[in-house]
Amino acid sequence: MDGISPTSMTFPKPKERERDVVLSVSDVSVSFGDAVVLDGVSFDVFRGEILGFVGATGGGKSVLLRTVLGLHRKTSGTIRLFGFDIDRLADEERLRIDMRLGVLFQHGALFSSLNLLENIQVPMREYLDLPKPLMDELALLKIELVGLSPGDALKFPSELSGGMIKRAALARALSIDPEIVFLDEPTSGLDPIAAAEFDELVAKLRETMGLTVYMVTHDLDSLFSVCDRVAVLGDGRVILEGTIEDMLRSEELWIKAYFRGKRARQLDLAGRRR
Ligand SMILES: Nc1ncnc2c1ncn2[C@@H]1O[C@H](COP(=O)(O)OP(=O)(O)OP(=O)(O)O)[C@@H](O)[C@H]1O
Repeated sequence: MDGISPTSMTFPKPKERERDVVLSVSDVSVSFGDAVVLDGVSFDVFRGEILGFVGATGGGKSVLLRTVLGLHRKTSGTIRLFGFDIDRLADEERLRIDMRLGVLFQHGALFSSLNLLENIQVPMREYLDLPKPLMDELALLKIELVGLSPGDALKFPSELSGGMIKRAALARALSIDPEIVFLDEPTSGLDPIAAAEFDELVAKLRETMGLTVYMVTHDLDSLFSVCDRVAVLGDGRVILEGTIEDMLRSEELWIKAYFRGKRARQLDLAGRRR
């Protein structure tokens, strides 16, 4: 051994490394019938960063996430994942790209009829051809990685607390070691302590695995404590993309109300950044 243990290895922060674009969204629009939900959205996600995505309720954050994942059809624009235009991929190439993505949908979305171990193995079964003992071993590693106990492995979702379900869903999102994870409101429904612990876990995974994180959130604590940058969706497009400091400086009405409004003041988040 050269004395470097996996736990002592950390990946350099995005600022210190060359900015490798993992996801690039350019001028993307999405409509449902006559209703235009996204109207020329553009932004980039860089390797190793935690990007927080915010915007008014019903503004299109989930639609955007689902469009990036290929679950909604866009009317125009370009989406590049790892440099590949997703419209120009053959099915097999798309599959290889999908294997590099992990997703935690809102509300966890675990399969209620599968236990924790089996839930985590769903992506392994979908994309890989592994013997069962190896899948069990890998799933147990993921269970420990997200801070759950191997003793929980055979429990069903109905036997898990809200915080445990979020961790289980994260373990499933990490099942086949993706390079980027998409988290849709991962701390919603959690008490502040469980939410803060979840944020710490995400930050730790970024540090130790070099994970890139795209996080849709309404949670001001998450935005202030773990996000490197924030993108704000308004009127169907990204109206500001930058650091929390950029958000705090903005005079745009919604951004000002959100980041410097009553709730932010109650949490004294702005004060904590200074
Ligand atoms: N499959 C669909 N068909 C038609 N309209 C849809 C569909 N999915 C979403 N919408 C509409 O698109 C708009 C944006 O919804 P979306 O769920 O993306 O908002 P959001 O920003 O994620 O909201 P929230 O913060 O409340 O989760 C809403 O008006 C919604 O009704």
